[in-house]
Amino acid sequence: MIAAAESAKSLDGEGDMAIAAASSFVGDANGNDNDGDDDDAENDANGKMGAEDGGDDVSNAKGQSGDACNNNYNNDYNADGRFDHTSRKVVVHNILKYIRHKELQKLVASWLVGHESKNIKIVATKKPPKDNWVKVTLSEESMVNTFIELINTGGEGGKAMLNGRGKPLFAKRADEMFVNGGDRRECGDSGDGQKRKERHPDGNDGGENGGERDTRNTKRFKSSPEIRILSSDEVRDAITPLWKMTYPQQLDSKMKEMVNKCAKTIVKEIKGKFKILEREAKRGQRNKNSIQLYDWLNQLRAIEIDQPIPSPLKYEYRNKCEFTIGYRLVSDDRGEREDNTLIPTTTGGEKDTVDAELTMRDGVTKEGDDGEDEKVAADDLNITTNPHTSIAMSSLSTSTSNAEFRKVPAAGFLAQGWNGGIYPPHPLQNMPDWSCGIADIFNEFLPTSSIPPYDSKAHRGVWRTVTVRCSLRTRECMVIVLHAPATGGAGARDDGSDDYTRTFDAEKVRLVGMLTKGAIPTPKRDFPEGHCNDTYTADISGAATPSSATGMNKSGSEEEKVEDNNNNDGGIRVTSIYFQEYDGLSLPTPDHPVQHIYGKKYIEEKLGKCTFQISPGAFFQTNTDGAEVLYSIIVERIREVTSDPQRTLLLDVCCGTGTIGLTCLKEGVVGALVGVDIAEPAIADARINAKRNGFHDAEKAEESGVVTTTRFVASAAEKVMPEVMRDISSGGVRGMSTTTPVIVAVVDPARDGLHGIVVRTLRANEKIQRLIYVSCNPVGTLTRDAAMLCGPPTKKYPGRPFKPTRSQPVDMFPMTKHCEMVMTFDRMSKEEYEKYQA
Ligand SMILES: C[S@@+](CC[C@H](N)C(=O)[O-])C[C@H]1O[C@@H](n2cnc3c(N)ncnc32)[C@H](O)[C@@H]1O
Repeated sequence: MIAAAESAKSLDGEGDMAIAAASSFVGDANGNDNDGDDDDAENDANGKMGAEDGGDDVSNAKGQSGDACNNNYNNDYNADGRFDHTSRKVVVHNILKYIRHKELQKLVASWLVGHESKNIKIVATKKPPKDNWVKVTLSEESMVNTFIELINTGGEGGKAMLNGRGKPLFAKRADEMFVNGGDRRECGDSGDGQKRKERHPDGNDGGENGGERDTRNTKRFKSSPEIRILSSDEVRDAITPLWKMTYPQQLDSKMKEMVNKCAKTIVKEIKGKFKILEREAKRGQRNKNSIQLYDWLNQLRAIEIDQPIPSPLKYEYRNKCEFTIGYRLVSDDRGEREDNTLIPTTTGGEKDTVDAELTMRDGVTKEGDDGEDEKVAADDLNITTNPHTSIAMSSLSTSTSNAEFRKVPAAGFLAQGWNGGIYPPHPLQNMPDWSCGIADIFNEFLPTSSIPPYDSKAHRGVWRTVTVRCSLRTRECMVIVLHAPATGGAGARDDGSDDYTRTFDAEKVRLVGMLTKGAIPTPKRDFPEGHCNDTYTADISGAATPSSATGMNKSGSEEEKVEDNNNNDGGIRVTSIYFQEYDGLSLPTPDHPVQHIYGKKYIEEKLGKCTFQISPGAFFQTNTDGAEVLYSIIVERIREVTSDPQRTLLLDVCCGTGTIGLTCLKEGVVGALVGVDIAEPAIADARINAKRNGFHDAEKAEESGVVTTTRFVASAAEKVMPEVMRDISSGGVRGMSTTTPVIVAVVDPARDGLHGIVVRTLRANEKIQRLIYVSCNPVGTLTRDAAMLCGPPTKKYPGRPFKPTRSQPVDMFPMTKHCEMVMTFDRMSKEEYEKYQA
């Protein structure tokens, strides 16, 4: 979130040009929102809730075209204390770089013409002078999805709207672009600077690839006058920015961040809410001193942060990597570039790469001065045939002010935005060998494929991304290849020149053959000196013993552990392959259909005392060893408050494949479990995982009459939570043995945090005494949600407040800035609460 805030700042920075809102817009010309800062309190004071309130109850939310997303996130403060309205902002790409002020206003206004019934109101627009995107602020977050859909599909024939020169526009939520760069359901550090589905601060999902999404995203939006090939150190800087620090230094910097940007911000935000009430009282909108500032907020360390618990593995810890497919730039000046910037190959050298160089058969897109792509005709290419590989080669180069490059189809990371090309994962210290081995296979396949990578600017081409997930404990590996339709993508030319239908199936077969012909090849890595030479042993006194619950912590040196993890003696093989066709302009949701092509339909992972099945669309923590530590902390926090586990029910919100809840059941700290997750594949896995680990699921139990201990619900938490809570409160959950449970809640949302309705439901239900919030965005959305949970009661957020009682960072993403936080909230006692009421 810090990086997200920085990215957002770069948008709002000096170089940006605020565009006066067209007359049909509301708001001002500076991009300031007119709806004021005090929505929450003002609405309360007026005794009515505006649309931003998210509705008083779920039926309201449901009533909104089935979308419960009209939340109140508009009232978020940035880490720097400013209001952040990012959740109402959309970035529309492919705007002409040098469009005139008035023309832009006209263009923006034209998007809404004929679509008045959609009730979209644009409050402000901002476009940096030399970039090809515009940031649009809508008056309510509930309009965001409709607006995005309108831009992406509201043009002729259901295609994207056009930019005035016939190029399709595409729109994305601003908070995805700057926080995750992708699907906001996911969590984490994507590590690759690319938009990602599963966003976990690890570089692939939320840092899905274990990298620094934020830096890269920032770079993507900066106009880069000069393109050059980054050195391996620079790639590491972009994706794993803490790599030069010792591990104690990394932990130290994360600790400071947690104190300054998480703990202090929460206190500041809660105090801010009291101030709003004070102002309202002065205006006569509320009884004077109806609630007084809590004492704990005035303590020196109002929220004490424990020392971060280190990741058991500091190197090569990722179990999932996501590669973008595009073009890498290869310097023409090869003789002088004997550094490590070219893809190391499994056969050990540049030669194969050189042999395999080719450019596209039908042309190359090259960015012209005005930011529009010029199509270079195939005739202009000097096509030759490579005698070794019999592939078409071209001498056409992309030139910049002082360098010339060839473009070679490749899979890897965008370390400096699309224009900078693809970089292989080999130099990145958080990437395990198997992931680079898979990248090598793709980097052998793609240059020899008759089908080109997808061009995300023109929306043409086919190969899009590769997701690889591997369990080193079960030695299973799944590959998911995302591709546009073989007919050539949303921006395919009408003349059929982008249609690859004839060769697509054969290419799929060839790729599957390459992926499965043997064990994943051992790559030639490109590590800096001292890799794995880390003898650090953490002093975690005062913190919970990481693996006391699961007993899974491996002993041995870092080198041994990594060696052990990478040991490919038995030969890790690809055990499962999926293809996923996607014609959209951003990324598919977890529920988007997949095509099973090869092997098993899922992979299995062992974690603690459980075994979990993971399907393609399901989230799973990307650092397995780190997840065990994380879960053991949760188990300990629950154990502290459960004297009778059999009567304790765990509410696992955003449960994924059921990992947290099932671990707690297995550890015997709770007797029953209700899990909620929006992703159907994850819930399908969770139900199977319950059975696989010896527990009964409510769905089946209802038919068979078996007493059950688990129930998993596939739904957005904001839609179903009030109903689930009502169920639990009115005598237990259908099909479950526990009828009067003590309830403990664990929430583990994606980077965008909890929906307002979920926060409100948890807060209003005083049966929940302890709430454990697991956050992959502790300096962002956790601070917002914590303030809602702990602030003074309002109409929107009624109920006795929670109080943060323990804050335990867990480092799941070494070398990146990301850190997971387990924050424990306990309900304020009645006696204490009464003290503050006037
Ligand atoms: C960080 S993952 C945590 C998953 C799980 N607790 C674990 O440790 O593996 C976040 C999860 O939130 C889910 N999610 C995202 N938005 C949601 C929503 N609105 N309602 C319920 N679940 C949601 C995602 O599908 C994902 O599984």
